[in-house]
This record gives sequence, structure tokens and C-alpha cells, in this order.
Amino acid sequence: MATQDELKQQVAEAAIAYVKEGIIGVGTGSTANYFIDALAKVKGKIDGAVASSEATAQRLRSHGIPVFDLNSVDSLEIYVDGADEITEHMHMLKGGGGALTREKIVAAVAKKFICICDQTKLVPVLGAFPLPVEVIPMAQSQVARALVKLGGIPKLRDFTTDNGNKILDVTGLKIMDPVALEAQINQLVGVVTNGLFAARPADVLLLATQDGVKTYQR
Ligand SMILES: O=C[C@H](O)[C@H](O)[C@H](O)COP(=O)(O)O
Repeated sequence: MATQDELKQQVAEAAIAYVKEGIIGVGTGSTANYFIDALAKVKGKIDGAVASSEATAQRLRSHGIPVFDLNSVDSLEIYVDGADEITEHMHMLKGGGGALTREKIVAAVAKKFICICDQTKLVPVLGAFPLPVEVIPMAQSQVARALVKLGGIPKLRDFTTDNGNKILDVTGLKIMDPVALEAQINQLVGVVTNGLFAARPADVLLLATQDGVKTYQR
């Protein structure tokens, strides 16, 4: 039986089939790290990558893969990233590694979002994993109070994002309508973004299972 790390590696390697040419968007986290390592083996095919975090940029560069500023790129063919949870509707909950804002920005300019996950990430309803909300530091208390009014229990993470902000991890929310809740939380003054990726769901899910990598299309 494959371990969770082996499954992450298998699904990361399967995503290489979607890498054609040009510049690609690359996510953050342990699954994305396996993807970067696999990408290094075919780096001659691409011009380089746009990174969704400083950690990803560093790993890409360590493999000799050029890293481009997103502002120098009009569009990306693909964005490849993991998720903390994903549903069959391709709605995702992300940000366990704190990179949610840059991930959402890079994903927004990609024509195709390819989500790479091991089988533990596929869930019927989002929300067992705490929902990360990136906040401007001076607003963290008022945003936390607003999140309580929405039924959540926010906890300040001991972490500073690449953007110099803080993260509130929110449990207890009933995520019945991820698109609506994503917009509602983003409306709170002081919120930079939240870890619901529902307005712009994944286009392809590659899911590593004990029976091999399964492909789901939206
Ligand atoms: O901020 C982190 C990202 O949203 C990751 O994509 C997510 O946390 C999944 O990470 P991992 O592949 O390590 O489970």
C-alpha cells in the first residue's frame, strides 16, 4: 500500500503530462513540491514558471527553473497546485501553508487549474479543515469578531504571510454554499482573501488513489 507521500509524488508526476511549453503557474505545499521536483526533469520544455510563494520560487530556482514576475506575464496556460480539501464540484479549500492569496492571484490568470491531491483530500462538503483567512494585521481583531458573527471560531495562526499579513484559521463554519461564503468573507473590511477557491474552481482534478491516479474534469 502506497503511503500518503508516495501518492502525492505519483499525482505530481502525473501532472507533468499537462506541461506543454511557455510559462506555467506553480502552487505551494508538499504536493506542489513534488511537482516542482518532477518539473525539473522536463525543464527544457518550458520557459519558466510563476511562483505562488517565496518558498516555491526558491525551490524552482534551486532546480534551475527561471521564475517570472506575474506582472510580466499576460496569461498562463496552466496552474498546478494542491489543496487541503476538494469536492466533486471542484470547489477547494486551500491555504494550509499560508500561501492562499498569491495562489489565488496566480490561478486567476491561468486558463486551466490542475489540482493535484491524494485521495484524503476529496470530501463531500468543505470545512472539516480550518478555513484560512488572510487579514491586514491591524484588522485581525475586528475581522475575528465578524467571523464569529458568521458562526465561525477563528484562531490566529503564529505565522506571517509572504505579503506581511496574518492568518485566522476558522473552524465551525457551515460551508453549504462555498461561492457565496467566499464572497461574503472577502467583503469583510481588512480581509485580503480567504481560502475558499469556489468562484474559480479547479478545471482538472488529478486524484492519487491506491488504484492509481484518477482524472476528473469540470
Ligand atoms: O497554502 C498552501 C496551499 O494552499 C496548499 O496547496 C495546500 O495547503 C495543500 O498543501 P499540501 O500539498 O502540503 O497538502
